[in-house]
Amino acid sequence: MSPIDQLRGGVVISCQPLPDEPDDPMRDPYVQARVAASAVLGGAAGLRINGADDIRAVGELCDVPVIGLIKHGPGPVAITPTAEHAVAAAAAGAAIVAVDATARPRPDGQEFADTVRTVHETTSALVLADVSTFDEGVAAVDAGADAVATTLAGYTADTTGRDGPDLDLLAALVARVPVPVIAEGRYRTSDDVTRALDAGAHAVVVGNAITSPLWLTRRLIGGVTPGLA
Ligand SMILES: CC(=O)N[C@H](C=O)[C@@H](O)[C@H](O)[C@H](O)COP(=O)(O)O
Repeated sequence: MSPIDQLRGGVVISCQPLPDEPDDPMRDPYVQARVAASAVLGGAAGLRINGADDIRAVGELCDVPVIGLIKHGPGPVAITPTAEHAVAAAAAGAAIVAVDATARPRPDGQEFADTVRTVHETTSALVLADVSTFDEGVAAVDAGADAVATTLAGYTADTTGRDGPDLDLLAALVARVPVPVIAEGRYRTSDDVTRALDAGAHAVVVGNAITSPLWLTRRLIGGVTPGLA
């Protein structure tokens, strides 16, 4: 069974320290691997991991498929922005490599399709296209992506201002593209996960709501005393 098939109907836990907090003590492969293993013990079907060191550390402890990415640079295209980063994620042990597939210019001037081709030709990994819009999802599949995720909806200049998950984008992609569509981005409760699976999601990624004490604490304190966190 392919690693994407193994995720079917399951929850993927994203174990990543917040990108805007370089001092987060969770930024440590040892810590992330144990957070990941704990999530697997709890029933996670897969893991989403950032950075070659973390991917390697998680691979030593966990035997579920890893969606690996390498965040690099000031952005806006930061999730595995080049083919070189994608190959490095695969070499570290990612069975599936998540790659920014938005329409924005990439730092090396190449196309998303170039990364897909390189990954398929030089590694055994599959490619997950992280998109923010319907058109990007369709284009990513035309470019050869093995699966599409709604990861970047709400995180581009054209899609900002969204609070909860983008279930409309999810449903539109499920109806249109012939590859698995993974729900990702602000899924925080079991209701969110159920709604995504009901809408046809192949799997649902949950991140900060489980794996970031920093994010959770800020949110809780901000709720008690608005503006404090
Ligand atoms: C936009 C972006 O860069 N998202 C990243 C993708 O890898 C991660 O920072 C998130 O943790 C992950 O998507 C899970 O998200 P949430 O915490 O919403 O479940």
